[in-house]
Amino acid sequence: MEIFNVMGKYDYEQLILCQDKASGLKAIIAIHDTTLGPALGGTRMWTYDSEEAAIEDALRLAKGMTYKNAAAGLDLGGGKTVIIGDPRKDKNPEMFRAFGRYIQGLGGRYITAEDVGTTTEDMDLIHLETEYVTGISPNTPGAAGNPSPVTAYGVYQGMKATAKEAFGSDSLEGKIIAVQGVGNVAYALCEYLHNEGAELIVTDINEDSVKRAVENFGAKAVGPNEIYGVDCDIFAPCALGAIINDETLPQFKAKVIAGSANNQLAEDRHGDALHEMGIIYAPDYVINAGGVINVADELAGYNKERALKKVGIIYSNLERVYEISKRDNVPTYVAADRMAEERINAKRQSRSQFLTNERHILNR
Ligand SMILES: NC(=O)C1=CN([C@@H]2O[C@H](COP(=O)(O)OP(=O)(O)OC[C@H]3O[C@@H](n4cnc5c(N)ncnc54)[C@H](O)[C@@H]3O)[C@@H](O)[C@H]2O)C=CC1
Ligand SMILES: CC(C)CC(=O)C(=O)O
Repeated sequence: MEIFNVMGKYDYEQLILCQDKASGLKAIIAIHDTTLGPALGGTRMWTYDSEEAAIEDALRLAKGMTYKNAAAGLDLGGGKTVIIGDPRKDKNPEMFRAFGRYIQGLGGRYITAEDVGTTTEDMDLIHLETEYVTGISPNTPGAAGNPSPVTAYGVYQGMKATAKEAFGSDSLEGKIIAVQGVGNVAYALCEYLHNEGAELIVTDINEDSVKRAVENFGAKAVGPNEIYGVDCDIFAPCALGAIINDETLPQFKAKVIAGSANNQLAEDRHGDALHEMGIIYAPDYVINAGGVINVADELAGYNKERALKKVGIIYSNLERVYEISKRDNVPTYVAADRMAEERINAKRQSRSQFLTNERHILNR
């Protein structure tokens, strides 16, 4: 990998490799853009096939956070961390404390939170070493805790906005919704959907997760490879990224794709294909912003009511995305990028301004 070529292509600011032999920490912090403020984005712990794959994931996810935070109206830039390892086997407290010290060393340029493979308890360990962490346990005054339930609420709201665009009504009653991955976000999402009278089809590589959704929400279970082609109104990808690709595209029967996963399009051309097929795609970083809106609220001392109110922006943002998409006849992912870039470009001249302010945005 020609690192500076890759960073130059999408104008990344910084890539930091962190190694701590004693704890086994191997972390990659990618900071994409701090035009709007310090970079906020979660820490993912995952087993990667190669170090290159881990760097690519960190970079891609960090860019997604720049656009997510901009579209959500947050005064925050985009960054993300990946820790290489198996979250079920390779964690230890020292690893997260060592990682916390690396974050502290960045002096506020990057603030972390949970993502796949990390928990509120991990954030609490990081918090022993640095203030630049969110999503810490609510027993610390002003802390927001696990962001997943609020992400789910945002996806639910975004799904309703997208249903209105596709079906003329935002009611999900009677809609058949196929959910890929029933983890932290999707389980809470399924509860909203079930309560509104939707019929659920679910899959997961974890059998217990599937069982829970079947038992509690009367969901029908299918195998992980079957989910793309099931007869449904809405497909909700809530596992990992790149699931809209050459293999899955011809299988989709849904009229809407709306789920929580980050980086759902394997490549931009797959978003173009959805547009041509008449499938309405809710751009991932717009619909899944609930979690980051929630943890960002913690920066000023968390208030749940205020945070949930702010998550309401997801519904109206998606209405705006669909308006731009129709007006300019562009795929929805392009419309979302235009919306986010408008905000970033307007602030471009004050790039990295947060570092020269007397006070950091964090004022817990
Ligand atoms: N947790 C949050 O607040 C946010 C999460 N997201 C994204 O939403 C997605 C889900 O996040 P979480 O629910 O927190 O993660 P999670 O790890 O709790 O859930 C993911 C689920 O997907 C399942 N899974 C993995 N590969 C699969 C496959 N090939 N087929 C079927 N199931 C599979 C896993 O077994 C797990 O149950 C991730 O892409 C994450 O980056 C985005 C924004 C915020
Ligand atoms: C999980 C969130 C708190 C932040 C994040 O990394 C995301 O939205 O993907």
